[in-house]
Amino acid sequence: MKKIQISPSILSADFSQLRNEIKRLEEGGADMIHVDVMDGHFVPNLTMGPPIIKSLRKFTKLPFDVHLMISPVHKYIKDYADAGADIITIHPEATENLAVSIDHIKSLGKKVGVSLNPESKINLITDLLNQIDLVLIMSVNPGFGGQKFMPEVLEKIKELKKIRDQKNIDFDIEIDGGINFDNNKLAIEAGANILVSGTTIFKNNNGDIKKNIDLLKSS
Ligand SMILES: O=C(CO)[C@@H](O)[C@H](O)COP(=O)(O)O
Ligand SMILES: [Fe+2]
Repeated sequence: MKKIQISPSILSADFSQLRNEIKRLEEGGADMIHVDVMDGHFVPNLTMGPPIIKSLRKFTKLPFDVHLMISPVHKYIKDYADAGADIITIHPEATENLAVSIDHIKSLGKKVGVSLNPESKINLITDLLNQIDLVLIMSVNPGFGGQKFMPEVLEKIKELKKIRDQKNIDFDIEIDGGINFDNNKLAIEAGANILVSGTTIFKNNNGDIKKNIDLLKSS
């Protein structure tokens, strides 16, 4: 079984304190930092771009797990690679040619993630799974933190795990949206090995990040 890792989303952090918030996450045992990039077009919200990622890069050694919710995405991929992203995750609907965008990310020496919205089917990526390092399953509709978990996506995770076993290929399964201390177990049981969490990590237990990360990891 793969090691369970936590990727806290800085979307729920205090934006005026991002450098310190990342330090707190590192001290609290985060395995990577999830950066939600939104363009107000692919999703109805705007967040941050390459300059902010670049300015934070020197303050942590943790991998930056960059979730691009932008369309068209292809022409911006290099900017995120240059800014210091380690994993670059894109949505199939945001590129004209998913295979070409995957190759582009790999050619920049970065790990490739592909994200499926709650209504997006696995067959969008089945043929490309051997090229992908990570499949990000959205358990809310992308655009905002603090939304309610959609349990129906767990079936997709089970199916992905089955395909991974059958084809004997290797990729991580990450789940993103509404993860809390009740559904973390369900997500892990279904086959997710990376849990993204913003609200639960930053807001629960008076913002005790270490406690919240430990609780999310224990199942
Ligand atoms: O990509 C997204 C939302 O589009 C997520 O990464 C959320 O930002 C996670 O936040 P919580 O649901 O844990 O508050
Ligand atoms: Fe995300």
